[in-house]
Amino acid sequence: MPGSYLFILNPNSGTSTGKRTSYIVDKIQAIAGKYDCEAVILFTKERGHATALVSENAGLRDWKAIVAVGGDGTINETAQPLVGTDTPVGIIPLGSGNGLARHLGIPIALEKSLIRLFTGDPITIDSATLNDIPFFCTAGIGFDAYVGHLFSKQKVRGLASYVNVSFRAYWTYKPQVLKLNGLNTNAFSISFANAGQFGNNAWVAPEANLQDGKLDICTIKPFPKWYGTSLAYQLFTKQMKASRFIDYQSAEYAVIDTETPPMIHYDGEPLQLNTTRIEVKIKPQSLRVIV
Ligand SMILES: Nc1ncnc2c1ncn2[C@@H]1O[C@H](COP(=O)(O)OP(=O)(O)OP(=O)(O)O)[C@@H](O)[C@H]1O
Repeated sequence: MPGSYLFILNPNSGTSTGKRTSYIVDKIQAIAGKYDCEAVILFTKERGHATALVSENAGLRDWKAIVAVGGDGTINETAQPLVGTDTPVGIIPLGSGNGLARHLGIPIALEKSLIRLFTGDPITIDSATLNDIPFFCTAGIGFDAYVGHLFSKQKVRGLASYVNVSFRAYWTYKPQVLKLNGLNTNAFSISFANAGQFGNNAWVAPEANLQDGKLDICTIKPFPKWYGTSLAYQLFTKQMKASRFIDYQSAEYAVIDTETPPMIHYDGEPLQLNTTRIEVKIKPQSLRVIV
């Protein structure tokens, strides 16, 4: 659709976005030109910068879309100021996992995702909050948050690094005792799924729907170490529901109480909380996204 698009590019996303920046910029400009569109491209300099860039620039023009060029963390930061507005988010998936893009069926290849951006239509999806922090794909506590924390310290990003970190963490991680909606629960992890996957087609909640006004809450109960391979297989083949160690609920709201302030993740971004209470809420139909 002709018009102006604002691109927010995170050179730290994925394994090669930083190395390929000038190639990516040229591709964006070339394909924008083909569709009679103007592309303004800004670069993030640090964590949180995408949100600041969007807040500063959103009102300057009637943007057709504000486009996150990166992974789920970049989408999160880009979309935060756009929740409840008419301005759609676009996604050029250059991250390590690209969970939201994969759930939405946005092509992962650069050129195809750009063509989709300029030819696609906006839909309105749900977003959610964890202690008032917006998230769009998944958030959670437990093993995923712990891995997210370890992954954020790695020099090399990408799938191989993620698998390596997860594998090492798996042998030392201990399930936590907590209260989920007042009920004592022993959990390896609890995921709040707005979209169905963490990224890389790891489908934690294969039936999650971005437009149903609900979150899928997936509790993985403690399981014997030998069961890990089966669980990984179920995760990547959309068969988690079949496992006797997994419990699903669908809800608009949930509360978790922990014994000590936990590490959580929102869209893969790790965060050490300074409270022992987590409140998760859905915001139905609150973000426009071009698909
Ligand atoms: N210039 C920068 N230098 C360092 N970190 C940055 C910079 N710009 C953004 N970031 C941070 O980089 C992190 C990773 O971004 P992002 O989540 O998009 O990529 P990813 O983790 O590779 O992909 P995915 O989340 O899909 O697995 C985010 O925490 C983001 O805030």
